[in-house]
Amino acid sequence: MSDRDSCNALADRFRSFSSRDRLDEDLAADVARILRSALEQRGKASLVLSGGSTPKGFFGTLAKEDLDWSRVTVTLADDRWVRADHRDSNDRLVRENLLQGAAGDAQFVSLVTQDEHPRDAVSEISKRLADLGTIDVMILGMGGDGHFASLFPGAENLSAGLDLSSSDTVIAVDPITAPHARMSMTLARILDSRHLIVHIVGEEKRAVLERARLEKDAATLPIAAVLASEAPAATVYWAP
Ligand SMILES: O=C(O)[C@H](O)[C@@H](O)[C@H](O)[C@H](O)COP(=O)(O)O
Repeated sequence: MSDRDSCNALADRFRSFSSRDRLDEDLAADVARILRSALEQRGKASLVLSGGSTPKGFFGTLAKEDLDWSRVTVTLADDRWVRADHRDSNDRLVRENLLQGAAGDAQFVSLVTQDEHPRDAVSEISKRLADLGTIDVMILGMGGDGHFASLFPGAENLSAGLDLSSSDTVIAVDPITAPHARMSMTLARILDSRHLIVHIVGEEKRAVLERARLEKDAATLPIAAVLASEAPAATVYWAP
């Protein structure tokens, strides 16, 4: 691939929107199109989401899309180890903003159990995700520290979470830069996806993403490991 082609390829992989609302509308339409195509081709579809504050508008817009949600499995790339009614729960965020109306028929798989710590639930959550197979749409967010899912810089087992040869589906993470213990998919599980999307907003995160792309050091900016993936290659959806 020539330098010009690689620049064009990179440009194609970075979709910039004039507003967060426009991003949410286009992302919801793109994801719905992929899910409908998966339903036609394979009779089922899978969607893995990230939590945090960024995706709330996207979830609400996607919930309005007309498709056979009853054949769509929805789960999370990670969740905080809190009760499902806690304000910081990604499970709650998805249930309250996406799984409404027709989208309420989706098959939701929670990453949280009643166990005291996520390390005690890795086996159970791995079983829950055992039949997921190659994911149709994987949507990642990114923190200002370059984390994605709950693979945080400085976390004791970050290297295990980023190990591309790992056969683990999820790992328990005790972040040092964020609250709550977490259950997180591993990078190896995340990359077994047909469509890989990074959804971020704001100038600060755009600068962090660009730094990660240039420095290529996943230990300090874990998102660099996602950007390094060529199959699947991540498409970034960004708005100011
Ligand atoms: O549980 C989580 O926190 C998310 O899955 C995480 O990976 C999120 O995508 C980033 O932290 C960005 O969060 P914001 O959108 O709140 O900045």
